[in-house]
Amino acid sequence: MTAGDGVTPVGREPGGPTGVPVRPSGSPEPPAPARPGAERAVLRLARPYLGRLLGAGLLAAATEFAGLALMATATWLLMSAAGRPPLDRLTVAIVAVRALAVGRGVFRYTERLAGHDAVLRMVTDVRARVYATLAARRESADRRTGDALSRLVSDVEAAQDLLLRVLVPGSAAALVSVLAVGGAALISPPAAGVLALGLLVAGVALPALATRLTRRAADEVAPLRGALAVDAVDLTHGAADLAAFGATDAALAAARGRAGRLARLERRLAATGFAVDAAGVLVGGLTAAAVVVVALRAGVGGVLVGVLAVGTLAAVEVALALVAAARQRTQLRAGLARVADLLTEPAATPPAATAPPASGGHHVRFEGVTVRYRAGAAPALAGFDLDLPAGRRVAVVGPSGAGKSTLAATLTGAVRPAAGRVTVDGAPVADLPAEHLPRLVGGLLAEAYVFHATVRENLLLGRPDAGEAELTGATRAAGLLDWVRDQPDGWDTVVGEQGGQLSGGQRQRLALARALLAAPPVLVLDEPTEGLDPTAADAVLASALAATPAGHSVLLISHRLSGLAGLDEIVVLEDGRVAQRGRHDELVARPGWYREQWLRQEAAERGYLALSP
Ligand SMILES: Nc1ncnc2c1ncn2[C@@H]1O[C@H](COP(=O)(O)OP(=O)(O)OP(=O)(O)O)[C@@H](O)[C@H]1O
Repeated sequence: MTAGDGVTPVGREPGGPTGVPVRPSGSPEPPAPARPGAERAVLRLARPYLGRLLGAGLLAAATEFAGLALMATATWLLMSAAGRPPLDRLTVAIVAVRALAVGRGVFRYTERLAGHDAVLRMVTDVRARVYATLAARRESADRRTGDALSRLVSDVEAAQDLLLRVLVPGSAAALVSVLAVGGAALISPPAAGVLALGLLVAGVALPALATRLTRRAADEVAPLRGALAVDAVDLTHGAADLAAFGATDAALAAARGRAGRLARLERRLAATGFAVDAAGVLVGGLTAAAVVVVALRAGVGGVLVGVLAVGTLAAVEVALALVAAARQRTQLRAGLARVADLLTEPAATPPAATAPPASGGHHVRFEGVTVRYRAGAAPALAGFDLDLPAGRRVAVVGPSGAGKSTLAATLTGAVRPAAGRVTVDGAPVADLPAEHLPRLVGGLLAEAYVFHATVRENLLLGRPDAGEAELTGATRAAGLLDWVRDQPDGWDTVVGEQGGQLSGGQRQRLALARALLAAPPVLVLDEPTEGLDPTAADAVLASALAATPAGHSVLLISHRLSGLAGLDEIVVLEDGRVAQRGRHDELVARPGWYREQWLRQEAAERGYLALSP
């Protein structure tokens, strides 16, 4: 998928109370449209395990058949034994009952083993594909942790259930039903005809009825579960903000509304299921009675009539597995459609045996790069060109929403251009092996994440083999060294979840130190001094640039214009387009956004400094 495909946001509707984007209760997401080829798309991934699945299907059929034969043989044995025949006439049946009872358990066990083995292997593939697609769609607007989690967990389980609870038991039930009719025909063909009719009602008509009755409600269940997972994430992560805006009750009410709707739907599904199951039992009883009547009329002997009656009850019960399979299939439709939508990415291929990038400088080019997050929306970046040879330092500035972070994201491969290309040494970023790109391009990206770990562990993420001197150098350049030295635990100070035990400025400095420690040949610094006061911001930017090795290039993204005088080029972005470009002195001398902003920032910061103690 490209960024230009346009993405429908999942699960958000603006306009909750106090502006909190909660969906009003009672208006859940629309059900996922049934996707005609969804099952086929999922089943295609089962092909490599077809042999195992076929084995599991045959073992399931053998289990059911053993159960049916056990009932029939045991009935024959009991009824025959009542006539006190010589024991040797019963020996075969006694042995058969024992063998069938033991065999049934063995078949069931091996069927579960084979079926789960095949299905878990397939589900691993499905989950890997779904994960790959979700990861590749990072640029999309539907980046919802809860929804993604729901897709990875419950929807992928739909693929598992399709095989384990629909196809394997369903095909076994169909096969055993045919065998049961064949067996009955050996005793009485007219009775076998009645049995066939009963089995058709139990195995074809009732499943069709169950599907019809439950389809609509079932289609709503999977998206509702996804929405509830999203609610759980929002209510947990956003608890403090919801409370601060007095929106907790509204958000909880919306989530409760969806939970209530889900409970109602599930109750309805359960009630329908119960009614269909009851109808199944009735069909079993009626068929058995009809078989007995027809068999008696056909002159079948008493013991065999008993065998036919009990066998019929057992056979109809086997056929009723098709009702359960149909109901299950209906409930899986929406989940399968959502999974099938995510099976578009090719399977993860083993990394190509390409040589790792050389450690020296690298040449980056942006050529006519256009990024569009939503089809039909104005591009976030339009026809952007930039030459960034090794060692060059370029700043990209511009008003909020101009496309600066989008530009950085295209360079790190997080966003794919709809048109144009970004290359490193002539190779498009999209074609670079995933394990090589971070060795070429990286740094401090927008909203850098600080882990619930020690300062040292957070820093070593940038370069795991860094020594004490390198840690100290990077931390000093980011202006965090004094703070680290002041802490009782020094480098081993735990920073809390998302760096919650640090100030905003310290968090930013830690993230910057990590980027400087990693020192990729193409260093991206997205707002490295965000959250710092003007004096600290100037000092940190200067030391960060000074700490960057000479042959490494820098793409600095900044809304502050101070400290850019030493850079080779400054690009001014407005509405995704280049409005101005040049060095600081040239831009300050020309009328335009840069000059205006520079004068405004200078005046504001002079005022701030005059007021500072
Ligand atoms: N994931 C996204 N999905 C949809 N639209 C997006 C996404 N990210 C950014 N945009 C849109 O793209 C445009 C450019 O955003 P971008 O974050 O690149 O701007 P910016 O210049 O970095 O802004 P700021 O200085 O405020 O961080 C904006 O209009 C924004 O709404």
